Order: sequence, then structure tokens, then C-alpha cells
Amino acid sequence: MLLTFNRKPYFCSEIRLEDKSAYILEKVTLYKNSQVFDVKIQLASSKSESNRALIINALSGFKGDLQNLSSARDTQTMIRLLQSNEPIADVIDAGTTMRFLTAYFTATGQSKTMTGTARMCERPIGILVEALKTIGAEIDYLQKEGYPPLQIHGLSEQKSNEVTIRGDVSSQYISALVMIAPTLPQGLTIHLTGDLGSIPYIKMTLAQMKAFGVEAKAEWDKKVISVAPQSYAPTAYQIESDWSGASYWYSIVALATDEATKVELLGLKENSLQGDSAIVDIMTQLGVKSTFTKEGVLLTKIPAQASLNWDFTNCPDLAQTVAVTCVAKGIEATFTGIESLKIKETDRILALQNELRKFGGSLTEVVTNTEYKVAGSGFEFGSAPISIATYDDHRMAMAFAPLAMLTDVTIEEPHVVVKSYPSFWEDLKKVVQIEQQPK
Ligand SMILES: O=C(O)C1=C[C@@H](OP(=O)(O)O)[C@@H](O)[C@H](O)C1
Ligand SMILES: C=C(OP(=O)(O)O)C(=O)O
Repeated sequence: MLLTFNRKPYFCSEIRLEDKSAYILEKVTLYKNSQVFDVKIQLASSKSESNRALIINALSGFKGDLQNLSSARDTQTMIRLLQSNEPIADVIDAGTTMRFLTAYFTATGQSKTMTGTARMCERPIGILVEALKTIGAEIDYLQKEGYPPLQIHGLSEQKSNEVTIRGDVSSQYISALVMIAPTLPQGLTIHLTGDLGSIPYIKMTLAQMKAFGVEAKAEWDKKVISVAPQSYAPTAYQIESDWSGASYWYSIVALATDEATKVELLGLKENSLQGDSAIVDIMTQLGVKSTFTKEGVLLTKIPAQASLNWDFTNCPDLAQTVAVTCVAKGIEATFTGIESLKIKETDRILALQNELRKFGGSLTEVVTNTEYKVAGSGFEFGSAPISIATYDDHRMAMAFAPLAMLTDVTIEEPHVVVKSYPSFWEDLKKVVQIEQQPK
């Protein structure tokens, strides 16, 4: 079977350009596989590492050599917009692309209109914009205060070398600022306030800056990051495979019914810059053993624990995978640190609540904005395929696909995976029979 894609125009804010890279694939049905399998998957490359490497390389004069860049739409959009002389930069639905480019265009003195999908225009950016204005940027909100679309007029003169910024909404604002910091005439000291979320993503940014010859001083106890004026040195940089994408394969192994199931994920490292490598520890509790090999990591089955307690503050993108795995295995779980899920590609908490319910699961807020209980009976999967809605969110599609280890499952709007893992369905065909259907 060949999966084919048709072009789909997006309809969003008036100043969006037509999206030429989005496609329709109405729905796919995945047929239950309870057979044993032993496969190797060449995992997609990390869009987070790719998007940082692209910004840093641009700030070093586009002279580095970036290897294994992601084919994710978020990264392809970053490449397109860094090369474009057009006055409108349409990021589609890519959060890092929106936040990193807002800082980059400001620091490099470019006049740009920043826009994206209707959902992107609901994702807050005011915290970053206000910090950039403190430094001396001129940026206007074109529709709603604090949200895209934005008009960037650039930075004529640096007015301050210190900013204070909240660390509890999105780490992407901090990564965006810290990457432009060495290029500012006076450098920059960033004071972080509130609880800090997604810290591994900031550490990833600092590590990639270091690879391009820039030193930043991070004092985590004082919540201060300082960067002196410095030049990025062009370098050869190899991007690792994507640990967030790996999580779906961990879930597949956790849910596989044959104990001899094996999956080797190629291109992953034990000492990763990616915080989502926490999936190794989480899945040890949910029934998957990780053995690092020369080429990546080998996943095999082990007994699972009866319950799980996990704080997702540092790895929010894993929450959907883990919720589905727990419900399908009948493992009771307590989740904390998932508040930021409400402002991602969709309100992921609401989306999870709606879709988990379809197979007897629940995600219940037990302490307001703090603690959630995940429960499910392990589900007696019936004969009719369950149909999962995906809410324009790649992670909804990929997190529910592993249910095919237990039942037939239909995933609606499966093209959403192009955001981070375009070859997901092709890769999945190695372990599951997939049928493409019109709506
Ligand atoms: O910097 C990055 O590459 C990312 C940071 C995280 O966002 P938040 O910092 O908003 O949690 C994560 O959810 C996103 O997928 C990628
Ligand atoms: C939240 C995500 O991405 P972004 O914020 O970059 O759109 C994601 O990939 O899960």
C-alpha cells in the first residue's frame, strides 16, 4: 500500500500565505498486530536540535556544516524563512520557529511580519516580545496584545543589557533570547523568575552555542544566565535522532503482546542533549528495557510496575505518549508538570481527556493546575476500530498509534505528523498493516 498525500490550503489569519507544504491524508486505519517483530528503525532527526543549529549557524554567517538536519516541517519552515527575503514570515504551526525567528529577525535588524496558523496566533509570545523591547526592539502586535501576528522593525540601538523574564510559560522564549545574546553589542544577562519549566531545552541551547564557540554562564541556583558579546564560530555539527519521536516506539514495545518483541532505534545516544531521553527511565517502569548499542538503543520487554508517578516539567512532550501507554496497560499514574500542555499545538489536556475516554481511560485534575490522575482499566478492546481525533497535533496522532498493538485503531487527519516526524507512517508500516481511507 502506498500512502499518498494531497495538498491542503490552510485558512487562518488574513496575512498568512498559503501553506504549500501541508497535505491531506484523511484517515488511516491501523490493524491490530499481535505477532512478534524484531525491527530496526532509522529514527527521524530532532527538530529541536535542528532549529537551534539553524539559528546559530545563521548568526555565524551561514558558514557551518549542519549534518542530519530534520525533515520535519518545523525545520523545513525554519530553513525556508531564513533564506527568504519576503516581508512576511509564516511559521505555520511551529512554536520554536516563531519564537527563535522573532528574536533572530530583531537582532539582525530585519523588518518582518511574523504570522502562523490560527492556533499559532493563540499561543502567547508577549513575554518574549516585552523582553526584546526592553533590549531596544521595536515590535508591534498586529491583532491581539501578547500574541502573533507581530510586526518586527528590528533593533536600532541596545538600550539594556539586562532582562527579567518568566521561566514558567515556555522555555522557548529563553532559548530565543540566549541565542541572540552574544551578538548584542553589550551582551545580555537574563534573570529568570517563577518556576522554571523545560530546563533541558535551555541546556540544549547552551550546549549547541558552546559547540559553535560561544560560552554562556548559567547560574541555575540564582536563576541567571549571562552571555558576553562574542562571535559564533562556524562549525560542523551533527544533529542527533529525536527522543520525542522515540517515545512512540517505546510505547509500541510496552504494548506489544509478544514478549520476544524487539525494536532497535538508530541514531540515539545515551548521553543526549534532549530531555525527552527521560523516556528511558519512564519506560523502565512501564515495561521496556533500553540497551544502548553502537548504532542506537535496543528496546525489549520486561515486567511493568503497577503504578507510575512522573513530573513532566522537564519533558512535556512525553506526557501524551505516557498517558496512552498507562491507560492501555491499566497502570494508574500521577502526572505533575503538565500545565504547559494547554498552550501547545492544541490544549493537549483537553484532547487527551476526550480521546482516552474512547477506550475507558481518564485524565483527572486532582489538584488545580498541579496534579492529574491517569486511570484506565487496561480496556477490553472490542471488534470495532476506535477512531482517534488528532486536533491538528502531531503528538496526538503518534501517541495513540501504538494502540494498534492491542486493537484496530483509526487515526483521523494523520498528515499532522509532518510537523516533527514525516516518515512516521512509513516507519510504522514495518510493524503494523495500515490502510488509508478518505473521510
Ligand atoms: O525548545 C524547544 O525545542 C522545545 C521546547 C518545549 O516547549 P516549552 O519550552 O514551551 O515547554 C517543547 O515542548 C517543544 O516541543 C520544543
Ligand atoms: C510543542 C511542540 O512544538 P512547538 O512548541 O515548537 O510548536 C511539540 O513539538 O510538541
